[in-house]
Amino acid sequence: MLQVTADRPWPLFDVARTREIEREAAAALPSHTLMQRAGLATARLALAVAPHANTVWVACGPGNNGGDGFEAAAHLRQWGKSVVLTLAGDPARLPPDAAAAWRKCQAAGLAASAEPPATWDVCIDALLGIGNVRALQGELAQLVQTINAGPGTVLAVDVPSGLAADSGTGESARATHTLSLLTLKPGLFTASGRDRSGRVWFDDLGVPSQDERASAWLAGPPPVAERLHASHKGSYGDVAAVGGAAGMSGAAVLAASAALHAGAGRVYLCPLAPIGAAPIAGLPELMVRDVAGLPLETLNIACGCGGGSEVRGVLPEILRRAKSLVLDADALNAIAAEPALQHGLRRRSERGPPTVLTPHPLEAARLLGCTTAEVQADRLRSATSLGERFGCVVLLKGSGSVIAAPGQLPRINPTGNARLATGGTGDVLAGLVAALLAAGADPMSAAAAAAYRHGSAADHWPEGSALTAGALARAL
Ligand SMILES: NC(=O)C1=CN([C@@H]2O[C@H](COP(=O)(O)OP(=O)(O)OC[C@H]3O[C@@H](n4cnc5c(N)ncnc54)[C@H](O)[C@@H]3O)[C@@H](O)[C@H]2O)[C@@H](O)CC1
Ligand SMILES: Nc1ncnc2c1ncn2[C@@H]1O[C@H](COP(=O)(O)OP(=O)(O)O)[C@@H](O)[C@H]1O
Ligand SMILES: [K+]
Repeated sequence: MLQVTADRPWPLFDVARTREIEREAAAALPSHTLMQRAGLATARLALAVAPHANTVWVACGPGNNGGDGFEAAAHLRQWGKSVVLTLAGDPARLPPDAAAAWRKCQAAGLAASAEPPATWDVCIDALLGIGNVRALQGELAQLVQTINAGPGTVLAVDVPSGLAADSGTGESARATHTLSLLTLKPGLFTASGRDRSGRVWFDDLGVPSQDERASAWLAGPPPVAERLHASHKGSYGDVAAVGGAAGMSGAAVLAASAALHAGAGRVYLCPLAPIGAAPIAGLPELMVRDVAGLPLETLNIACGCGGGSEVRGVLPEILRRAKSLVLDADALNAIAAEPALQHGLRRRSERGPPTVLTPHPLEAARLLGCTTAEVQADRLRSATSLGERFGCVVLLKGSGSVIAAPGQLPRINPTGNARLATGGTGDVLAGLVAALLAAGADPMSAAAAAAYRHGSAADHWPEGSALTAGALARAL
């Protein structure tokens, strides 16, 4: 059993692939073996995370997730814990593996209690796993509410009950720990998944991982980019931050500052409205220029940060000529609003120069012509669809940012936290992606590395010091 940490990549498997792997593994083993291993792993983890727990509530559901709970309950009882087991469902209708585990529980002297205990030290949430197919209702919804209102540690078996394993959506149990079994599921790491899963653990149940069958990846740290001694500023490329219409100059300055601090060779700031000295005070390295006078073919451009409606005017040339391009915020909104610009973006993608879109969910919804809720309902699919629609790399921001591109498996970024939910951090991300493109990274790697570094800076932010976008840019 391993704790899932951000220091390496992890393959993720959606429900369809998990079921295939489970079927194959089960066929190669004596019956009930996987569930026995799952139950033992669950019981061991419960002891490890709550060693002094006395009362353990094992909340079991009507399917095989409940079966894992029965197995765990039998072990915990044997190890001297006071176990209260509840069963939401009809014992006569349990699937075969779970029915066998239920008989084992009964043989160990455990009967189902009609009610949860009045209080408990640890709850094992074995109500629903990957078989969760609809919104929680009735008894299961009630039990999830009881779990969430309760004290102490909640260990979710496989996934927090109610959470959609593929998308991380749905009302669900709020676990302090989740033990994902056989495979790691993408929904644990994006949308509501991170808030609902707590600390995530993984047990392969003795079945070696088949990485080539992954449906997505949880990204690991980007390789450390070494700088050759005999290099010069030209080795790290030129970045231009284009944006900052009237009243929003700070957004472009933040992108430029991020590019500068991330190591771009030279950084131009191209405001779309006159800019005073104040916003760039402290950044004498920036060269302020009119974008119209710059050789776009040599520039790695972060376009749109605070671009207002003015950005529309410069977009056709930038789409046509930029060496590499990050499209953010108002550039994305302008493209969403205008078919000619969408056409320009597709033409650019067909020609092949690197392009990365960095929408937040509302910007993605505008580009896809749907609602934000529809984007969030399946973030992996939304990012993938957007990448396919425009033929480029998409970094869909938010908790568990998704990086997708046509023909590649999507990646979920494991770093970052809600301290990033403050104005301007997206501009910083756009500037960082541009700097990595300028240094020669391919667009998928640049987007994934930027998301990782951006989130990691927030994860290592000193306690008691404010995380502002300006400070974040300087910390890169
Ligand atoms: N069969 C096996 O060999 C193994 C199964 N495993 C466990 O089995 C789980 C999957 O088991 P199942 O496929 O039985 O699925 P679940 O146990 O997740 O749930 C299926 C049951 O819940 C009901 N249900 C689904 N959504 C509901 C909702 N929203 N409200 C009310 N009832 C709902 C279904 O009608 C069905 O009775 C995994 O998540 C994992 O925990 C593991 O033990 C690994 C081995
Ligand atoms: N809860 C969170 N967890 C991880 N990252 C977050 C969270 N909230 C916001 N972020 C990150 O902060 C950034 C915000 O970008 P964006 O919404 O474009 O803001 P702005 O336009 O103000 O710069 C994105 O990189 C996003 O992924
Ligand atoms: K569960």
